[in-house]
Amino acid sequence: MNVIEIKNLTKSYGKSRGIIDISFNVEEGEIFGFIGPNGAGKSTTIRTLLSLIYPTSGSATIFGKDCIKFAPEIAMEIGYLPSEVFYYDKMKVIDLLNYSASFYKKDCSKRIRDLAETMDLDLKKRIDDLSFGNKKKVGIVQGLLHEPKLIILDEPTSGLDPLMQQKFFDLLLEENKKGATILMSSHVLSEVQRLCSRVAIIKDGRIIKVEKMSKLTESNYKKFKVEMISEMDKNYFNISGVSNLEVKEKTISFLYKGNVNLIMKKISDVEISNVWIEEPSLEEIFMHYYEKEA
Ligand SMILES: Nc1ncnc2c1ncn2[C@@H]1O[C@H](COP(=O)(O)OP(=O)(O)OP(=O)(O)O)[C@@H](O)[C@H]1O
Repeated sequence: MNVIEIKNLTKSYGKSRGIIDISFNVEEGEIFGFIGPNGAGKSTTIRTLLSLIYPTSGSATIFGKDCIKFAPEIAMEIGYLPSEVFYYDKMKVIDLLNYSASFYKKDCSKRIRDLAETMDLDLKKRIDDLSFGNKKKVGIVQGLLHEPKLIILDEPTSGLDPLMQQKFFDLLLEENKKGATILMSSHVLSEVQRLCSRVAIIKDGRIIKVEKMSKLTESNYKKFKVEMISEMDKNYFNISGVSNLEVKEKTISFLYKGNVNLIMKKISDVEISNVWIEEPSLEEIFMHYYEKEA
C-alpha cells in the first residue's frame, strides 16, 4: 500500500518555477529519501503535500485521502519537521510541547519525557535560551510526540552535532520498526544512504530518478585503484567502460562499468603491488546522474 501518492504535482511561484510534474509514491513502512541540491524543489514538494501551500496543478494523496480536502484529518497522523523551526521565544520548552500535544487525543507526557531524554533536551529552558541545534531538537520532539504513522522530515539533521545525528537516526529507525513510514529530504547524501531504502532524485524542480538505494549504489560502477610496481602509461587501462581515469605517481584510479572479467584480466597482465575495488559513494553516482542529465 502507498502511504503517499504524488501525481503530476506542479507548483509555480508566479513566473519562477517551484516544482514541475512531480510524481512518486512512498510505500507503507519505507524510509524514503528525497535528495537534490539547494533550490531543487524538495521543500516545495513537502509543503504542497502538507497543504501549507497549494499546487498549481496535479494532486497528491496521503493514506489514500486527498491531501488538500482531508488536510486536518491527515495532519493528526503526520509528524512534520520543517527545515527551519520558529517558535515563540518566551515560552518554556515543556509548555510549547504540552501545547503541541494538546492537539492530539492522547496523553503524550511520558513520550515527551522519553524523547527529551533520548535527544538530551532540557525541558525547563526557555526557547530563546536555546542554541540553533537545541531548537532543532524541540522540533524533533514536537514532530514525534504523538507517535505519528507518517514522519516527514525536511533537511532534519542541519544543526545537529554528529552524536545527536546518530541518536536521531536511531530514534527514526526505532519508529520505523514500530511501523512508521518516513519521508526525508536531504542534500547530505551519505545520511540518505545510511537510512533510506529508496530515493527520489530531484533537480531543477523535476524528478530525474526514483530508485532503490541498493540498485543505485550497486549501479554496475566499480571504483578501481591500482598501485603499479613502476610508473606506466595510464592509457593501458583506457578500455571501453573505463571513465574518470587518473594517475598519481604509480597509482592509477578509475571508474569501470562493464564485464568485470575484462578489467581483471587487464590488471592481472601487469605487475602490480596492490589493488582496491570499491562501490562508488552515492555522491559519485549522484554526480554521474547530474552530469548525464545536465
Ligand atoms: N515563496 C517562494 N516564492 C518564490 N519562489 C520560491 C518560493 N519558495 C521557493 N521558491 C523557489 O522554488 C524553487 C524550489 O525551492 P525549494 O525551497 O522547494 O527547494 P529545496 O530543494 O527545498 O532547497 P533547499 O535545500 O535550499 O531548501 C527555488 O527555485 C526557489 O527559489
